[in-house]
This record gives sequence, C-alpha cells and structure tokens, in this order.
Amino acid sequence: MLSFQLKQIDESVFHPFFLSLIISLLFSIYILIKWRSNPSSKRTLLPPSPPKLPILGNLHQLRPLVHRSFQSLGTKYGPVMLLLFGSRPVVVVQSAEAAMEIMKTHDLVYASKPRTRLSRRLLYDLKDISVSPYGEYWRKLKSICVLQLLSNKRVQSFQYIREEETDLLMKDIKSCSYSCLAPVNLSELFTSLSNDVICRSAFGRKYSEGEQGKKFLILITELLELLGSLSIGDYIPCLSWINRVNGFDARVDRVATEIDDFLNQVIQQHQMASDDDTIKGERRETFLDILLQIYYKDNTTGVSIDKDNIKAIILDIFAGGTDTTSATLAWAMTELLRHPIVMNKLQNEIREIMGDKHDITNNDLEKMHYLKAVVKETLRYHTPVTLSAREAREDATVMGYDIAAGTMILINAWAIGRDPASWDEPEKFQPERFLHSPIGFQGLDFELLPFGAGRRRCPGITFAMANVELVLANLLQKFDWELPEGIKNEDLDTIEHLGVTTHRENPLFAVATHCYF
Ligand code: HEM
Repeated sequence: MLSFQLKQIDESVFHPFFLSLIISLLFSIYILIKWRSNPSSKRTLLPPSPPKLPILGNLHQLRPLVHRSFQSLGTKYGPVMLLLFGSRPVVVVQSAEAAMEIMKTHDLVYASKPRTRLSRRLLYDLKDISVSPYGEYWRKLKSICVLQLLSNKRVQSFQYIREEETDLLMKDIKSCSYSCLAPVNLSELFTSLSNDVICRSAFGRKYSEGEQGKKFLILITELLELLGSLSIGDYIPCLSWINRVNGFDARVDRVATEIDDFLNQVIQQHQMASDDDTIKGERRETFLDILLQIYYKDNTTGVSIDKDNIKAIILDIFAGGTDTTSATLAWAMTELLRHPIVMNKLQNEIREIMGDKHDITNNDLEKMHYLKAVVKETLRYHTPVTLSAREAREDATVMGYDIAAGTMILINAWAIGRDPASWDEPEKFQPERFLHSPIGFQGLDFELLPFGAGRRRCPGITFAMANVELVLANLLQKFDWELPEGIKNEDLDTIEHLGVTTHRENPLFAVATHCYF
C-alpha cells in the first residue's frame, strides 16, 4: 500500500507539468529576493481597502445612494480608499487635501474620464464634452462651448431671457398658488424654467411646452438617472446577462433611441426655422448655428465634427443646464422652508435692497450677500453632482499611495462638503458660515467643490448662478411661503433621488400665502 503511494508521488513529481510549476516557483522566489534586496526598486503602496468578495469586489457594500456608502466606509478606511467594482479598481477620494492632489497638483494626469459601456451607448460613443477623453477634441469643443455660450459676456447677453422666464414663473405662481392658496409643484416649475432658459439661450427656442415637451423633460431625467447608476455588466462582464434579463439594457436602448430621435428633430427644426428667419431678416445667431457651421466644414476652429458630435454636445447642454440648476433651486427652497428664520432673514435682505422697485437687476443681486451665502450653503449641504469622476492617464500617486494607469477615481464632493476636518457642524444648514469666509465654489478652495476643479471643472458656473440667484431673489421678494397644510417645517423630507444629479426624491410642494406685486 505504502509503496504504491510513493510510486504515485514519484510519477507525479516528475510529470512535466509539476516540473515546470516548481521551476517557475523557484524563479519567482529568486526574482522576489532580488527585488527586495535592490534598494532602488519601489514597492507599491496601495490605499486602504475594505474586505472584498470574490467576483463582486466591494459592490455588495454599496447602497443606491453611493456617495453616502462611500462616506461611511471612509470613516473606517480614510479619505483615500481603494475599492473593487467587480474586477475594476476604483479609488475614492473624500478630503480636500486629496482632492487638491487630483484636481490641481496632478490635474493633467487625472484629466480623462472613465469609459463605460453605459456612457458609450448613451453619450454617442463619448463624443460629448463631459465624458470625452482628455485631448485636442475635448479642448476645442469645451472652448467653443465657453466662448459661444457660457462666457461672462454671453451670460450677460442672455439677461433678458432669464428675466422674461423668471417673470413668467412669478405670474404662474400668482395665478396657480396665491389666488387659490393651493400648493404649487416647485420642483416641476424649476425644471421647466431651467430648461427654457438654457434652450432659449443655446438654441433660440423652448422645448418644454406641450405633451412632447413634458416627455422630453422626463427623458432627460431618465438619461441622468441611468448615467448615475452602476451597471453590473460594466464591472463584471460575466454577469452582463443580468442587465439583459432585468430589462436594464432594453431601457438603455429605448432611452438612447428616443433621445436620438428627439435630437434629430431639434437639428432639423432648427435648420428650417433658420432658413425662415433669414428670409424675414430676423436672424440671431445661436450656439447651435455655430455648431452647424463647423459641421458644414467651416474649419476656422480647427476641429471637424459630425452629426453625432453635434447631438452629443446638444445633449450636454440640455442635461447639464437643466437638472443641476433645478435641483439647486429645489434644495435651496427646501432648506428655506425647513428654516423659517433663515427664510425671514433672506427676505428682509432682498426687500430692504429692493424697496419699492419691482425688477431685480444684476446690480441688486451683487448687494445681496446673504442670498449668496444661502446659495453656497445649499451647494455645500446638497451638492447636486455628488461625485466627480476621473481616470489616471498614467501611473501616479495620491497622498503617497500608488495609483495605476487606467484606475477610475471618484471624488466625493458631497462628503468633502460635510467633512468635519474642514467644516464646523457640517450637518447643520447654516448660511452664516459663508458671510465672512473667503471660501468660494470656483474650484480654488478644495473643501467646496460643487462644480469640480481643474481642467474638467464645470464651464457653466456663471450661467447657472445667474439663473439660481435671480429666481430665488424673485421668489422671496414677491411671495411669502408656507408648506402645505399638515406638514411642519421640520418634517419636510430631504430624501435624495439617485442619478448623476442628486435631486429630491419627492417633488417639493409649497403655498404662496402673500403676494407683493
Ligand atoms: C448648479 C448648476 C451646476 C452644477 C452644480 C454643475 C456641476 C458640474 C460638475 C461637478 C461637473 C464635473 C466637474 C469635474 O469633473 O471636475 C460639471 C461638468 C460640466 N458641466 Fe456643469 N454644473 C452645473 C451647471 C451647468 C450648466 C448650466 C452647464 C451648461 C449649460 C454645464 C455644463 C457642463 C459641462 C459641459 C461639463 C463637462 C466639463 C468637462 O468635462 O470638461 N453645467 N458640472
């Protein structure tokens, strides 16, 4: 019996497979010893990492509101953590200091955006600005976008559009809410207003009106919800069948097709309207005209674009300019309704500055310091884009940790805005903290990053803030506000909805109780 076993061992040891295994093992040990004894070789220092499961990595530790899961993991594993989404390494950054290393010190290294199957399918194979890889194409398009639509000068020139749309909103509220003391759906009104202002500025007309318009706004919300979700097939390819079985892929295809149809119509209608206006001599060049001129081979910008490029950029403007602005307005009104003292103080400031004057101008807004503090505090406390994504273009470091090329980086701007290392009582809504503080949201102060920072910083800051300040100031100058009967201020919910933009899960309803115009 014993001899039989030894014979078996002898035979297996000299089997060619085992021989090669032993040789490679000895070789690896030799390489390891040599590597350790060589002082010039560097050992990889990876960021701390929570325990992982095979195949899933850390995905099982994430809840739908991912920014909150990251924050709670961060209390245990620190401000720079390495997670595995399936087999994909993802570094999560949650302190001002670490964010500064990514978005300032090594900004060029981290200037690309992660590519996923989902963003390829929904954003024209990464042809838009927000997910396009760092390079000449992205640089040219972003500069066209800034120059022709989002620069200070352009934003000034759209003042009349903001004023007209804000005026319409006030009249709507007066007739719907104030005249019969009925609750008004502020979330819905903010979405239409934000979309109308950006569409009139960029494309020369509105798209939110009628049944078709309502469908389009729902489509944009659905797009952002899909883009903000974790698609299992992107991280665990062997489980991508789940996306087919649970209907996720079908939903993505439907949204991509419906958006494409809609954008084709936008371009077609724009070209027809432009021809009509040219004949009537009423031509006013829009951002879309400029894109179409580049498309028709006007190569003075040094960039050539096809129709998919145009559609991808229009989509950026629709999505970037609608959801973020309306979410900011809805969160600001939510917190004002939850904090009547703050609301009162803001109303007093606005009404004192305005006196008997009806129309609020840019000059008036400049004097409203408490209004600016309320907006900043809203962006800190309810950061609309909670996570900014980057990809390491080459091997690099963050806070002394090694980061391999291709690693996805997620900067949790929401958690940074609530980091006790940077803020006193971060869980309280206190606009006063900004009254005597130089901290701004332009991307220079890394404890407040609602618009990101560095090369990939949001180009729409001036556009968005001009709109948010004007609408908020008008809402509080022209009306007194209360919650619908039966809801106490402190009971108003702040439940968040998942998506690229984190907005309210439930629409915000309020009643305009007094009207001052
Ligand atoms: C309150 C309003 C807004 C917020 C909070 C916001 C926030 C952001 C954030 C966090 C980013 C990513 C920055 C980064 O990765 O560092 C971004 C990118 C971008 N935003 Fe905004 N945004 C707002 C309004 C707008 C508006 C009005 C537009 C234009 C109509 C716009 C267009 C864009 C574009 C094109 C990008 C991509 C930039 C790039 O990748 O280089 N955003 N925005």
